[in-house]
Amino acid sequence: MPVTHSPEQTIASDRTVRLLDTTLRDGEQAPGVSLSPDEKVEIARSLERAGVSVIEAGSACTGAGERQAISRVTDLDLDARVTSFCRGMKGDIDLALDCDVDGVHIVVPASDRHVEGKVGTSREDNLENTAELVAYAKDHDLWVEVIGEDGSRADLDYLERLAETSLEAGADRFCFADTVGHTGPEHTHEAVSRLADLGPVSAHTHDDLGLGVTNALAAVSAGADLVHCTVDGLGERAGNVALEEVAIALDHVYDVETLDLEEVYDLAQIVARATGVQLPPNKAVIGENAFTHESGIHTDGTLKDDKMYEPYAPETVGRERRLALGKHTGRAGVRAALEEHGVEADDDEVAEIATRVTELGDRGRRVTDADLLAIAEDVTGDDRDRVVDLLDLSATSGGAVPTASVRLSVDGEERVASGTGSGPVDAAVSAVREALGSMADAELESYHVDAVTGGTDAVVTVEVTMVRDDRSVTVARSEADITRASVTAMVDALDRLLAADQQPLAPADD
Ligand SMILES: CC(C)C(=O)C(=O)O
Repeated sequence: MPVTHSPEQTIASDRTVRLLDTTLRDGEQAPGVSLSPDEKVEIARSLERAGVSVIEAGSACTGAGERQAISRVTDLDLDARVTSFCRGMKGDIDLALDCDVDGVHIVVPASDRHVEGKVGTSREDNLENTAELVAYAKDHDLWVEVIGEDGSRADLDYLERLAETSLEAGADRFCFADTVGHTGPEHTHEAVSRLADLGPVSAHTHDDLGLGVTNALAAVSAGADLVHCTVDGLGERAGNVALEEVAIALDHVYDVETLDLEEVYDLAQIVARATGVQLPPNKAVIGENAFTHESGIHTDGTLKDDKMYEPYAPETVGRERRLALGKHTGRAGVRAALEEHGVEADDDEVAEIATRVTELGDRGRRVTDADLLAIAEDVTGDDRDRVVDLLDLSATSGGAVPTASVRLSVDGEERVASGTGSGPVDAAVSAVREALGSMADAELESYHVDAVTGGTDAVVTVEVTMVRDDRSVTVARSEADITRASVTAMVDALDRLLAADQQPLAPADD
């Protein structure tokens, strides 16, 4: 939202605003990111499910592999318009045409730094070239957006001329690009207002100053009706404005619908998996902590009223609320967590458990379900026999096929099994599943590894969350050996899930 408010700088709820996703082009330009054709297809399908209007599938000029990937996306025959990025040259438009795209983004320089310093042309020649390229693309029945690169650092009068030339030559729209994410909402508003007087305008904002969403909203308030964004905010340097953030901001603050919001979390995870770029836990909408409450005050408030510490329900974006345990946990949070695991405890016991949870948190530890349950057993004196225990583990990865064998105690009986897998952890997990048979019918919901210390002798912490029916248990184990840490964590989680099956749930209103 613009910092300086005036009545015309708002966004009316009856505005039609559409989203252009450039995860497959600008997102893929993030350092270290490269998507296979199959991954592009999977992401494009998810973008279509979410209801994105335009999918920029790549840059046809990059090479044969990229063209094959773009063609795979155009072959999907999606409702969304599928486009390619093109530099300001006819050859690029031809390559895009080879991929059978619906449209192109013709990127031409807008600032003098780009006109003279990068492309080595003049303002006038740039205008002439742009008009020719637009006419060429229109002659080939393409939808055309002209992007004035580095537009936020361009002379505004020249930017207007560039937009006017593009639109007069037949372009469907002109895009205001804050290429290096350097500007603020006031300038964005002024520039886009002037461009919107000439014809349809899009906004392409980067997040170098953390102003990506602010500038996108300023552009919309000034008349832009198409916002370029990327899933998870991936993109060059600090990234582009995040699709999920623009969509929720428009929905929550301005009541303007752009997407099926329930799809955004799935989308975020698909992109994180494909790109290998982890979702930061504190990221709005999609971060692990976005709907997690730990502190006593917040947990207590949330248990009294869901909305107490949340701007909108997590289900809006396909997520669930989570109460975490840690240094700041209070009694209400502990009681709720114990109830979730079917553990009964009186008020004094809850107070003692809360104190011990806080102490564990004070030591810098994330407190998992397994930690809570172990503390609760100690405090309530409700010792139990383990259902499953790991007695022995060996794993080898030197040969052609990684192999592992395990010896488990299952309900007091010893079982031995072996397994193979893609690596020693995978092999050991197969061996555990083999030994447990149908008792291992729990799903591994998440698996995280953190090196706690540096160096090749690092201690690693493996945290797993396993789910069986509607119960989930998180366990963390630290060891120097990653295979042992993984298997111990998994066996402990299975043990907790199986033990939970053997005890009745406490009444909900206890
Ligand atoms: C080249 C253009 C489209 C771009 O990505 C930008 O300006 O950030």
